[in-house]
Amino acid sequence: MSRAVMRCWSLIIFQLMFVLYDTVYAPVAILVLALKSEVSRPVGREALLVATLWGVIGLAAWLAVRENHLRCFLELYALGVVPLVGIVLMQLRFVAALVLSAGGMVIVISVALSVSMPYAHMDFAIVFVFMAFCLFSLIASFRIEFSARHAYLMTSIDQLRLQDVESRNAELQEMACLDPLTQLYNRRHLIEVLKQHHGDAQQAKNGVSASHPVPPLPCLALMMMDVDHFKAFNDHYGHVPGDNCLYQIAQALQETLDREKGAGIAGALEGKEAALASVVRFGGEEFTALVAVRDLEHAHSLAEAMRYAVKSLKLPHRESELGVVTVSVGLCVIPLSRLLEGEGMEDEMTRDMAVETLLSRWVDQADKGLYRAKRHGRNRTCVQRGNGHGKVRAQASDDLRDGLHDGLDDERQAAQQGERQNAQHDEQKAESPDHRPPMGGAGLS
Ligand SMILES: Nc1nc2c(ncn2[C@@H]2O[C@H](COP(=O)(O)OP(=O)(O)OP(=O)(O)O)[C@@H](O)[C@H]2O)c(=O)[nH]1
Repeated sequence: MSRAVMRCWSLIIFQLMFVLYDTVYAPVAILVLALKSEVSRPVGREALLVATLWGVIGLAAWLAVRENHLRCFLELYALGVVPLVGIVLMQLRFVAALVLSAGGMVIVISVALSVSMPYAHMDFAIVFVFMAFCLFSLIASFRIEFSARHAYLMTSIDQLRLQDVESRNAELQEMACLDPLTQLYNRRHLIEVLKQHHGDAQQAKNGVSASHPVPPLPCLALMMMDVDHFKAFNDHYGHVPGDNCLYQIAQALQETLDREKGAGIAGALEGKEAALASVVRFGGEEFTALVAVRDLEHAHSLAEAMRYAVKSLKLPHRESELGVVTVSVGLCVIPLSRLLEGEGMEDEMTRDMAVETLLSRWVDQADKGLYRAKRHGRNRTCVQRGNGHGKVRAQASDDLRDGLHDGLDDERQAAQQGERQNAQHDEQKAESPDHRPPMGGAGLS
């Protein structure tokens, strides 16, 4: 075969190779790049990308070696675009970019060393241009990755700080609502509980929803419980035993309420209502409970169970009629619907203030019951009826309507005696009925 024919064939093959390179390998490479997102692991995706780009560089280099033609060598100048596309456009991570560049360099240097170029120093120029592309691409990759990592780090730090602040806030809020001596909530908690009952009442008014599949109990009971003759207890036994006595009373009251929530004499409280029912230390030697109830009798049973629990502690009290520490209870029961009076106040602040005012009014009402319990000889529960009880009042038994007492003969006797003894003490207190700070934000401890 003549040299001319050989040359002609060679040119045809060469052209075919380029056709193959441009029409086969390039679409295959594009397809591989498109499919790389199907590979789940990032390392796998990067390995696929690096291998494909090495293939592109390798094929171009092989064509140049095979044909040893000027046009092929000129193509080698542009090979630096391949790592540039991979590193900057496809955003290979720095380590993968380094591997791609190193592999590419090995291929290009091998070509430069293995063939004799038509011009002097052309091999150096090809290697140098490729190296420059790789270097700039690597610098770009490093800077992009650095700023991405920095931004990620800053965001993570901000998130951690936010979580920390949120958990501290929650802790502080919890601490602000907890009484350190008894570990009960303080009266700030009462407002929160009443707001939640307000939410329930609103839901009930709007109809039973998926989040509240059962309607809430129709009434709320507010119980004010005050330790009898506690000043005398302090004076006789001392302040530290007085603190210990308050702690034990607090535990007994909370345990009783917890028990009643489960399967008490008045029937179980369920779900959210049980979660909301808790005893709070209202201040000094006074405790309060705000509980959802069915009716007045239900409320009275709970109040009596708590009063009895304190008496059953049998904490000695020389100045008390029964010789043990007792509490008096003032009780008022409010229909849940009363919480919605004055509705239409859209903004939260006005609504919260209204809830606080209502609570303050109900506390005063229960306090009147407590005052009566004290006057009638202590260690008893007295119901204080207010205006608008409606259904609740209708459900009250005669006994309850007349001012409730525990009905135990021995206690009644002691109470009558106690009433006489304490008449003087009560009158002194009656002269200063505002011995308690007002409810609401400013007055809360
Ligand atoms: N140890 C102790 N005593 C307290 C605490 N808070 C209030 N007290 C005392 O509780 C007493 C309450 O006295 P009073 O309000 O006169 O009432 P009382 O003696 O219990 O009489 P009645 O309530 O009418 O039965 C005061 O002597 C207060 O000092 C406390 O945290 N610890």
